[in-house]
Amino acid sequence: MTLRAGVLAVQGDVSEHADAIERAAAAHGETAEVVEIREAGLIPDCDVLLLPGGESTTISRLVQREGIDSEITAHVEAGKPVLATCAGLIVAATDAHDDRVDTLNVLDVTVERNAFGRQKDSFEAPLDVAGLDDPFPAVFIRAPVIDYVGDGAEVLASWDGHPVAVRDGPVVGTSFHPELTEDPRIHDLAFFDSVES
Ligand SMILES: NC(=O)CC[C@H](N)C(=O)O
Repeated sequence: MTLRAGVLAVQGDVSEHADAIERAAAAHGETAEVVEIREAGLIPDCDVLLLPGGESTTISRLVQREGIDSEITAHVEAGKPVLATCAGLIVAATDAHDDRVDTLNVLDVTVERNAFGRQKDSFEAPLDVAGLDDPFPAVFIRAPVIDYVGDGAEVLASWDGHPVAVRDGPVVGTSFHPELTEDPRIHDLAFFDSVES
């Protein structure tokens, strides 16, 4: 089958995510068609959705302004997969402790923006992730800390005592940027563990 993958293209690594999705699909003998989402009307036709990094304030504002927010919520309510990375994770959460970010409440965690500490603003870490055989090379860039995990969410990976990858039903969220390596296993975990082919 061809997986139709919507990538929120407000800002962030759209082409890197598209490459990772295509690689993950190829590993399953499938193809992926990537649709860049900047306006309402496209998400209802998508099988999976990717909310990339960037600035969560900007992403949140645009998602509300374009009316994309209710489409993302409906996508999740239909049980369709979402991968939300870094700022995408912040936007997907139930709260970001920041009035400028209107979160979508599709992932039962709260987050603290830019909370990994100044000396660690950007770093790479070999991460043990539930469901993966070998550590994942995780790149953190001004990453959010997940400071509360609700009953609905399951921790897939932690770093430095903090959860950094979580799953809540069809939604996987990561504090790090899985698209910045050649390794498509997080996209695979998010999209193909739960998509019927
Ligand atoms: N790499 C990122 O996506 C950074 C997230 C950004 N610091 C924010 O709070 O929105």
